[in-house]
Amino acid sequence: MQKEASKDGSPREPVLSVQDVSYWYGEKRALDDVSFDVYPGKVTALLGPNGAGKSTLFSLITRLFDAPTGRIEIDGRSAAEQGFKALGPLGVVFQQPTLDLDLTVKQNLRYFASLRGLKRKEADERMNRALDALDMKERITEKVRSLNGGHRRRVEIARALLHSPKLLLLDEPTIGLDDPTRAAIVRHIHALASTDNIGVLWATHLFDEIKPEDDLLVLDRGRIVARGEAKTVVAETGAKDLGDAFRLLIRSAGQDVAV
Ligand SMILES: Nc1ncnc2c1ncn2[C@@H]1O[C@H](COP(=O)(O)OP(=O)(O)OP(=O)(O)O)[C@@H](O)[C@H]1O
Repeated sequence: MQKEASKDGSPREPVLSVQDVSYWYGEKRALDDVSFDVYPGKVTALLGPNGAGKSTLFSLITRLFDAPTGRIEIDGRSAAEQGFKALGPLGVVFQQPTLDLDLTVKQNLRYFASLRGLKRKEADERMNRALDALDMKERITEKVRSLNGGHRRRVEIARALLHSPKLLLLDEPTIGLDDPTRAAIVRHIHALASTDNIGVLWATHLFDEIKPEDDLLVLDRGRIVARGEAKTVVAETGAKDLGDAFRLLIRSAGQDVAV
């Protein structure tokens, strides 16, 4: 992806920079010299078939694992060098839900806010704002158990936004949700990225979650095989749409595709 310019023409700094990162599980190479940037205010879609390395990449960015090679910086700071404080600007939604089903939405969010060291008043203000942005404010006193899958997902996203992150990582956040719910979450996240100037890295294998203006990374068997604005990637492959472009890219990377 090219360095971006801000509205006044000056170069924009990425909120996430991944440089020359590789990772092995024993003999198995899951990531092969991966480099990319994520910019504030933009959704960067990480598209790859099963086993491409998306979750491994997220584990390295969040430091569940250490990257043995390369460099990862969040808002200009490397957690490997500066410790977990460098993860402060990061909000994450993992594939597996982690809400307490027997607590209300409010209790879940307050609990997380206190772990993040937020004062009650500030926490409540941010909670209301995040829930409002996700059309969930009226559900605040309900137990999470009574919410459907889409609404639980929205609560998780609201939780990831409580500390006003500059970078939001979403690991297939719409998995298992119906199409209208998926579409609503995609819409909300795109709106949030631009209104709050958040850089979003969105792992997915669903083409319809990616907008033509999003930055796109196509990951195949641990390697980035295409990058750039989604519509440009499609145009460069000569395909009629993103699905077609993806199949061409993965095939030319030496694999028949099943996503
Ligand atoms: N703990 C592990 N031990 C050995 N190999 C692993 C382990 N975890 C993942 N892998 C392998 O590493 C590669 C990348 O896996 P990863 O889970 O990161 O891909 P993914 O793109 O997130 O896939 P999915 O969409 O299925 O979650 C795959 O070939 C996978 O089989």
